[in-house]
Amino acid sequence: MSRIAETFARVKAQNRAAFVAYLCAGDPDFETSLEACRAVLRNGVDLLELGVPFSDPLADGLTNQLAAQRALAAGMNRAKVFELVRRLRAEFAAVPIVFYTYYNLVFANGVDDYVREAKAAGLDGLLTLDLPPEEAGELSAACRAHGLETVFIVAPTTPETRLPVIAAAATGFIYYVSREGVTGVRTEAAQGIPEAMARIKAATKLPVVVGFGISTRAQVAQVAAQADGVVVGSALVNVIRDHVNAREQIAARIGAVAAELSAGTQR
Ligand SMILES: O=P(O)(O)OC[C@@H](O)[C@@H](O)c1c[nH]c2ccccc12
Repeated sequence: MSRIAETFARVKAQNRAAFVAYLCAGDPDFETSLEACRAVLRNGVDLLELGVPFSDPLADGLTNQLAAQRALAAGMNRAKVFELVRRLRAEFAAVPIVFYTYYNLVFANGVDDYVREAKAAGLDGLLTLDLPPEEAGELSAACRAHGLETVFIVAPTTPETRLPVIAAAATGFIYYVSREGVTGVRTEAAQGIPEAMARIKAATKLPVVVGFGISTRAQVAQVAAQADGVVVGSALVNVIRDHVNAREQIAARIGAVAAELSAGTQR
C-alpha cells in the first residue's frame, strides 16, 4: 500500500480527516524551509504538499506567489527542491510528500527524467496545477512507470461530464478547491462542500481533500466533518511571510499554528 493510501486508511481508523499542509519549497531559504517543514510534520501534518516555486504561479493567490518569489530569490532550483525532499524523506519515512507544480517545470527537461528523479528523491505524488487530465497522458504514463501518484483538481465550476475523466486519471487522492479564484485566507470556509463531495464520491473511490481559504481551527473542523482531508496553505505560509526578518522564530511559530489547526481534524 502506498504512503498516501496508508495515511488515509490510518486517519479514517482514527475517525478524523487528514491534515494537509502546503508550503513552498525553499521559502524563505533552503535551511529555514527545511526547518518549517520539519516543524509542521512534527505538529499534526499527515500529508505535506510542497509547492515547487515557479515564476508564473497563475493558480496561486498573493501569499503563495510571494512565497515562490522568496524561494526563487534565495536560489531555489530543481536540484535543491529534490534535495529538500531527500532530507525530509530521511527523517520522515512514512509521511506522504506531494509536489504542487506547474507543468512547465516537469516538461522542461523531459517528463520521464523528472518523474524518475522525483521518485528517487522520495516523493509520493504530483499535482500539476495547469495540466488537465485530458493532456496528462505522458505524465500519467511516467508516474505509473515510476510509482508516483497523479493528483488532480476538481473545482466548483467543474462540469458533471468531466468528473469521470478526472476520476479516471487521478490516483492517490483528488483535491477539491472549495471556491473559485485563487488560494488565500478567507473569513469563512466555502459553502456547498457536502454537495460537492457527493458529486465527486459518485465518480471515484479515492479520498478527497478540500482546501482554499481554510485558516482557523473552526473552519478545519467544519471541513473535516465533510471531507477525507483538509488543506491549509496560506495561513501557514503567512507565518513565514510575517517572520522573514526573524527566521529563527519560524519553526516554533509555524509548528504552533499547525498544532492548533490540525487539532480541528478530529471528528
Ligand atoms: O492557501 P489556502 O487558501 O489555504 O489554500 C491551499 C493552497 O494554498 C494549496 O493547496 C495550493 C497552493 N497552490 C495551489 C494552486 C492551486 C490549488 C491549490 C494550491
